[in-house]
Amino acid sequence: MCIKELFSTKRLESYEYIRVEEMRALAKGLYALSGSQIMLKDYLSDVSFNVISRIVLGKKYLDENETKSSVVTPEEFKKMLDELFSLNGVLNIGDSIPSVACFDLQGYVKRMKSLSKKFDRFLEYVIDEHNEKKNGVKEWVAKDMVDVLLQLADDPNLEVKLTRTSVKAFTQDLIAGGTESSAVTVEWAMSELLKQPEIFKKATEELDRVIGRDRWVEESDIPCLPYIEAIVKETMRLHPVAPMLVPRLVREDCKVAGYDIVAGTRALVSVWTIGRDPTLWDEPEVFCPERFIGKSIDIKGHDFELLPFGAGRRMCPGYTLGLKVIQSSLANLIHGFVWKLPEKITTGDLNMEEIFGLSTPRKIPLIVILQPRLPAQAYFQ
Ligand code: HEM
Repeated sequence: MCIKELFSTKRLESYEYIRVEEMRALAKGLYALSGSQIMLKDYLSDVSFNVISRIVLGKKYLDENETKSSVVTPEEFKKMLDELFSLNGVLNIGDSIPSVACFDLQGYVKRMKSLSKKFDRFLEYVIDEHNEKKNGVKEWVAKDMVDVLLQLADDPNLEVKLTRTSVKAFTQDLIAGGTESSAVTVEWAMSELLKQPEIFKKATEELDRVIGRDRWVEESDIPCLPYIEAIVKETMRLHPVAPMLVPRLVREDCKVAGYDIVAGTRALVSVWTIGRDPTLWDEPEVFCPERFIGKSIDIKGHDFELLPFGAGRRMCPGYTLGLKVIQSSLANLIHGFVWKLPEKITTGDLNMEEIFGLSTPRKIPLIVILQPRLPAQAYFQ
């Protein structure tokens, strides 16, 4: 369903204008802040949330003007998302020691239940709104992903019936899976580039050579930018967004590397460790995009030494969309701006610690100063 309906090439292409509009809005916003210190992640998160929100829900939910009549304010919704990401990454004692689960010692279950009610109210509203637009319209065409899911839910021939609850759950997963991941990756990529000016220079040279200085990078340019693609792979090797993937349940007894694993065991795959394994990578701690140049290693779940989107049936369904957002926003940020660290912070001082949880964002958000690099009119297109 994901491959054929939600993330088909045709559908993703039809949303390209959304990604372009949001990227241009980011460039314009950053242009206005030229010379001031900014916390990069705030801007990246807003862009990726706006893109996902428009593609999945049909409009921006963090925009006052577009959510006037909605059940939540943009501030409340932002808080709900923060709480969702935070609770997804916690270690709940009751999961490991079932005998104490009923006491909810850390209060996480109570918080999850309260959040779940808020999300449910919001998702009910979204679905009602979509149904209202659809009802009675002849030759109605699905626009956003909720439309597609509701269309599938109406299909009597579907092998596994999609219920209203499944549509809500799927919608929530799409928002949660698609929002933070690209912002976290782009923030890490920029941090690595700022730490190694030589690599930054090579990336800029590639962009000047292929794109020139009078236009933005388009998605169709990406295959002509192998160094940018290599930077993205190298960032995902060292900073995979989901370091332990999604937990798996072992279905039958098996042996792995000489260890007996019994059916029912919860298995975690540490892609973080695989990405730093010295038997697989030369100098694994060094950020070196060149290691991917001329190599066929991809990140689509086939090459097991690099699995930032996972692999198999539970692999990330949104990987093509995620890659498009990461590659084009990274390329345009490098192309459109001269980057500097705040005074008194040298490349050597730049802290590269991460928070290790469900995802691995920077521990200390990246603060930068940007100056425009393209002609002024480019920022107002
Ligand atoms: C931008 C970079 C992204 C990264 C690095 C990423 C990474 C991942 C990873 C590692 C998983 C778990 C896969 C596994 O355990 O094998 C996952 C699952 C998932 N991702 Fe992504 N993702 C990204 C973007 C997106 C986007 C754009 C969407 C949707 C709009 C999305 C939706 C999902 C969903 C729904 C799941 C759960 C799939 C399941 O449990 O069956 N992701 N993602």
